[in-house]
Amino acid sequence: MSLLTLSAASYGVRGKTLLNQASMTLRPGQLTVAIGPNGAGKSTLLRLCCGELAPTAGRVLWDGAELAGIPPWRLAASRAVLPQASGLGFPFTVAEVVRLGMETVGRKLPRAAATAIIDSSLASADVDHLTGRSYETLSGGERQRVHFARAIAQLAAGRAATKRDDLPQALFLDEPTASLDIHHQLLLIREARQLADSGVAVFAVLHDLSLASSCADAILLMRNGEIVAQGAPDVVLTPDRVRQVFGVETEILQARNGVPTFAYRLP
Ligand SMILES: Nc1ncnc2c1ncn2[C@@H]1O[C@H](COP(=O)(O)OP(=O)(O)OP(=O)(O)O)[C@@H](O)[C@H]1O
Repeated sequence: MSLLTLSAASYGVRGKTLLNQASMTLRPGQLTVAIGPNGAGKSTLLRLCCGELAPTAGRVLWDGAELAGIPPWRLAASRAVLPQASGLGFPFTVAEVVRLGMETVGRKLPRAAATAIIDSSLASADVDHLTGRSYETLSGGERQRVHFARAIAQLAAGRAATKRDDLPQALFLDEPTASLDIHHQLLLIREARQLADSGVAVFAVLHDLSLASSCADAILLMRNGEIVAQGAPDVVLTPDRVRQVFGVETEILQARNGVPTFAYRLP
């Protein structure tokens, strides 16, 4: 079953094609990772998938209906987004930033239920010790984790507000580990994996092939605005493809649990 389907979806601006005829599906319970060089179109693809951009050709369907036609409240209950960069114009506390994620869907939730969601999301992102801190005083990685907490709070609020634990939902993460230390990279990926295991369709953009292979059910390999390969990590991420797409030589070391580790070098 597919939750989100892109059929030959393209996106262009001022005569330049940023995404060319992308076809893909996101399924409940699956973690899909987009990989590719800088400028390959990964963020553009993610922004089309979450409805932030409308395709200039092709279709984006959510649960069989045009994504663009879904009312904002329903969309906010159904999908959350962690963008590559998140700015805030006001001196919010950490708890207030997380509460922002629940603005649209969580308004009618009883105060105790909303507080429980915020607390649990702060703990999941390991930022509960920062609750009262001013967001502006946080480090880059701490800010990233607060925004992750905001996104998962939004999904939890969506389930609570609709009173549906089985509400079809998606989580979009654009380079969520970019500024995180190795402990928090693994923590965030574990949370993302657990959300997928609970039925959420998770879509993440990552640059680390080893991290991607360790968590993904499916990999989308992108280059020059196109999806050049998609499927299981071991099928997509072959040394030949990695050389063609990234211009690096790769050695795949078979690690424990069958999860490969990639070692790279310039040719
Ligand atoms: N508004 C715009 N006008 C012109 N070009 C744009 C615009 N937005 C993005 N691009 C270009 O589109 C291409 C794809 O951008 P995108 O952000 O999707 O890449 P990406 O794969 O996410 O890259 P990165 O790994 O660097 O984050 C890039 O070459 C970028 O410079």
